[in-house]
Amino acid sequence: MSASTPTTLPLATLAQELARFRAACPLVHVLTNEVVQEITANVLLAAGAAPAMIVAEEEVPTFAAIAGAVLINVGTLHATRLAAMQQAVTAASAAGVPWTLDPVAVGALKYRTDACQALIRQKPTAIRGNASEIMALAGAGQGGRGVDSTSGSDAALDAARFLAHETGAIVAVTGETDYITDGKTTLATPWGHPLMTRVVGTGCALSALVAAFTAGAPNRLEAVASACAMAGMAGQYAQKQSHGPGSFKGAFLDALYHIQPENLLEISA
Ligand SMILES: Nc1ncnc2c1ncn2[C@@H]1O[C@H](COP(=O)(O)OP(=O)(O)O)[C@@H](O)[C@H]1O
Ligand SMILES: Cc1ncsc1CCOP(=O)(O)O
Ligand SMILES: [Mg+2]
Repeated sequence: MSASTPTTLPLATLAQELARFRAACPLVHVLTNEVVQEITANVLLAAGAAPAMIVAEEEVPTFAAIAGAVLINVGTLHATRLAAMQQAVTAASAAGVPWTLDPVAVGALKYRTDACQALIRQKPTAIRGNASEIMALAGAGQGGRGVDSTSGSDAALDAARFLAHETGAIVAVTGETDYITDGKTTLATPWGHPLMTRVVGTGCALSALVAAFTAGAPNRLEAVASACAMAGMAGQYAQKQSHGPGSFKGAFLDALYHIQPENLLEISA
């Protein structure tokens, strides 16, 4: 496998993707964990998408097929939720709806690891995880410390490329710098702030934003990278307006709402 050096996502590409995303206001079918439902819906709304948390097996196949994108997040996985997720993936795939996997805490726990391995065989459009999760899913690690990574994103770059190559998904591995790869080309988004790791759900909500950007995307690599860049820039900007995790959460939603193709230079400074 030939691996090119990561290049930073150009602001002009982000501007184009952001304009496309805002014009589309994609409907996102979210199957996520119990901890992050609220922040995920608020991040999508603030950014400019329309979230819907539809979880009943009786409703999931119908909704997955009409959504713009689907998110599968295994953070608080249990049998009923997993059955619904499998139905969502089957329906989305049949209807050509892109779906994204967030493999929360994969590796150490066999139940969710087996579930994620089965899910990636169904060809997700995108996979977004922290370094420990991406390495574990690629078979190159045992997982992190609960839901948190014990490695930096640089350490997971080869695993991300391998996973993309094996599954056909765009793989985003996040951390101080986010790397987004299709197995051949790798984009980097260097924006963000460590305070983002002190508010629950910034990773899970980013995965929902990744899903949203894949809806109708002409270039999925650039779409996923743009979602990562948008979240990173908003986090970096929000940190300057806040005094700790509590005020950061509100400032982060405000920044996601205010970020525009026209003010990317200011927000990313
Ligand atoms: N050390 C860091 N510096 C700047 N941004 C970070 C850092 N760690 C994580 N982030 C950002 O926080 C968000 C969540 O990423 P991450 O913590 O890797 O996911 P998870 O919450 O799933 O473990 C991403 O937008 C990422 O870019
Ligand atoms: C704390 C926790 N426990 C199970 S899922 C979850 C949320 C993890 O959120 P994130 O991966 O965005 O930090
Ligand atoms: Mg996570």
